[in-house]
Amino acid sequence: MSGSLFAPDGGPWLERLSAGSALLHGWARAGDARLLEAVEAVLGQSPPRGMVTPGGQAMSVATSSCGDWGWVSDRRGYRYSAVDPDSGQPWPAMPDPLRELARGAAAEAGFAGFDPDACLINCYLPGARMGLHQDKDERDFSEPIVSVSLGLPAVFLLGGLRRADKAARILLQHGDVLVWGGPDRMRFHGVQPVQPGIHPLLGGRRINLTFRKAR
Ligand SMILES: O=C(O)CCC(=O)C(=O)O
Ligand SMILES: [Fe+2]
Repeated sequence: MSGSLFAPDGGPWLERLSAGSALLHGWARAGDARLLEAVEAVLGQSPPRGMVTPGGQAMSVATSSCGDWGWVSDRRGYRYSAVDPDSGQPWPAMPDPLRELARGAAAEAGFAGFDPDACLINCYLPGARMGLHQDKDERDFSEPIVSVSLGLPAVFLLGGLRRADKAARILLQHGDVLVWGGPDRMRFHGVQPVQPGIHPLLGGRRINLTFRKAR
């Protein structure tokens, strides 16, 4: 799909940001209650927890995962793990509504056939942020990243392939899905501190679901 599609009725629409990046505005809004229910069930089994970076810094975002692989960080490094280190049990299965959303959004953005095996769940309270980084712990960089935003809005920084490249500031609102892959797969990105607020469905939180093909 080229250019941008605007929905005349205020429904979801695709904004093409560049060759490998698309913002699907409001894409996850219609099914948000069902989606959130599935996410809360996962978080009930594997509660969000603060992790530390390999350098020993506490992350301000609390994280959990579902699917075959979960992303973890500790003093030993960043990696994917088949078990939740807190419980010693496998991560909760990826709920169908999450998998279907990720697959559909990827296809709409030009990445048909995306079949994620990992969903990282990032939980932000006001003040939480994520520094500029690349997603590079996955095996196959030809697979895109599908990132779903729920709850409080956030300013996403979408940089270039070098850390020093100027980053675009993109407002991510409840139900927005950002997809990047192909030539954009290794773009640096981050999230500015979430501002306080109350979202009707999520209250004073932002939840981000990052779908990836880890292995
Ligand atoms: O919260 C976001 O929107 C981005 C999360 C992210 O970049 C990551 O988990 O690697
Ligand atoms: Fe990331």
